[in-house]
Amino acid sequence: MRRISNRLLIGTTSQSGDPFGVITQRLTRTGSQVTSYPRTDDVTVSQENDVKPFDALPGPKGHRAIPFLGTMFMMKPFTPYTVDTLGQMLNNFHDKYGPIFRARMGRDWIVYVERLEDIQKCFRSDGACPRRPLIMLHKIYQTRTGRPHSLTTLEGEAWRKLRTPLNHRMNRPSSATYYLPAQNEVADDFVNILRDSSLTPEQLRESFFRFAAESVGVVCFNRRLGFLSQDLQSRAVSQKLLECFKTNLRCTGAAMMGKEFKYLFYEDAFYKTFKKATDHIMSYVTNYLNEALEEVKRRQREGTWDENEPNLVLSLLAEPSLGVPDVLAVLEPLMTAGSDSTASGLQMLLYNLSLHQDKQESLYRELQDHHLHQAEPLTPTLLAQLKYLAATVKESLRLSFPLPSGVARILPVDLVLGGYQIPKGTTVGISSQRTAISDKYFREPRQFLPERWLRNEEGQRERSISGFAHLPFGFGPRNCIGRRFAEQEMYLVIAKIIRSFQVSLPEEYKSGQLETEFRPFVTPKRPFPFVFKPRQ
Ligand code: HEM
Repeated sequence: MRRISNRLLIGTTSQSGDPFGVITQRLTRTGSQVTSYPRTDDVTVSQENDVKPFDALPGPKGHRAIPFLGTMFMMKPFTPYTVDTLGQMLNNFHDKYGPIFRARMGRDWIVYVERLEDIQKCFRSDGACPRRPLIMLHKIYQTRTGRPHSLTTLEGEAWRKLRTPLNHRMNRPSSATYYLPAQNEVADDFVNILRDSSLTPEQLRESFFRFAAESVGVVCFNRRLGFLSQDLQSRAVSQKLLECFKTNLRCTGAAMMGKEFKYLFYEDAFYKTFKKATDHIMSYVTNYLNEALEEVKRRQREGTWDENEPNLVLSLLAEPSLGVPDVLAVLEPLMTAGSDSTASGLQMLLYNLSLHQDKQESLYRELQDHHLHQAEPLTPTLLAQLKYLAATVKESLRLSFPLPSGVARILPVDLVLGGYQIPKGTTVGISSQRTAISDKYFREPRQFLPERWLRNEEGQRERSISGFAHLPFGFGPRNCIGRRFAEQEMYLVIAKIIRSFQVSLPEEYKSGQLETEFRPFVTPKRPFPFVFKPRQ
């Protein structure tokens, strides 16, 4: 083994090196919470001379390796797997073929890796403009309708041009806290809805979605969208928009998982459904943006415009280089990516807290210790002190990993991974869903133990954890741009829910496997019948 720093790890690898404990942690203040990121400048690797060719990679072979058809042969009725159990299929392939294998996914191979050393190499080879498989359905829609391409459909310099103005607006410590007052209100409205014990599980599930959409809506459009409104008229207006978001997401998930592909060649019924819903979203939000643009112009006319305006949408609209369609192209993916993800993450978190009443009580005690009375708004200072709250969110994203197959990268250079030569242009699937529950990196990995993330007075965890073992928001310059917002939203609403209710699920949830599906984030197949019992 040799020690190197600050260098790209290309062409060196190890079959046996266990990187656990070697990658150290960097502490970064994100908004009000402390978040750990993998450190990339202090890594130990080993060398290997006999690099095997790409074709020697293990993985499903024979008819399962035929382009397009191969994927079909890996799924039902030929195997027990479906698109919804893709994560399980990949886990079983790792068990069978080892820490690196290739599988035919559609036309191309995807190489899956689960060793931290290989994961780091992929991310470190990324460069300034990382590539991952694009959301083709969105790209095709934008091309066919002549709309500008967005964050999820651009690559290279064009992507960087769009992402850069967002980075400094969404990744600064104050970016999310600016929205705290508005998101406090949204969370309070949601908690009030949960007081209605007559809600069916399906209505409850929809309320989570409404909450997440409303919460990201105040960021994207600088106004309440009415998803949580009790007023019948506002509710009717928002209902149509909500249905369109759901259709857009359902279609996106189906296309991403390969359930639908004819839209690639012509405008089939699936594509038309997606287009109708997306056109509606676009026209709706264009109206919101035009209203916001009027406000910018008014302030500019009146001389009250502040060059350092902290509001995301207003400041984007004031950029002379961006027209309303460009701003729409920036904000629309934030809205769609930001609603389903957080709604699913929240439900999985409440599921974990319901199954672990002792952890729920620890969280409640922390809230009590900080004198969080029912109606009090949560401030940045208070949120920063709620360490157990942050730990429960992190632990739930670990145990109930939000993406069935982690994130992916298209390699910009040839790499040696796991002892195999992987050519430039290959898609590599980062099996973070595996590392997150591996006993190599986590003590009792199948247990819900928020305590594992807490630090003692010396800043140490009970066992050091590599940041590369837990990447629910991806990594590097193309990581999740909404991370600060998602975390803040979850902290806020979970604190408010747990201080108001004891949350539980029927006994049967304690035993038995939870069936999940992807929309495209992991979500339960059957809506959870949560019981919210008001606390005294
Ligand atoms: C629990 C909630 C969330 C999870 C688990 C999550 C996860 C992810 C992941 C894994 C990626 C890919 C990162 C990579 O390739 O390295 C991503 C990208 C993205 N996320 Fe999130 N996300 C969440 C919430 C949000 C929110 C609230 C927003 C919007 C405010 C958002 C907007 C986006 C966008 C626009 C991208 C694409 C970024 C780009 O390609 O430049 N996400 N997210």
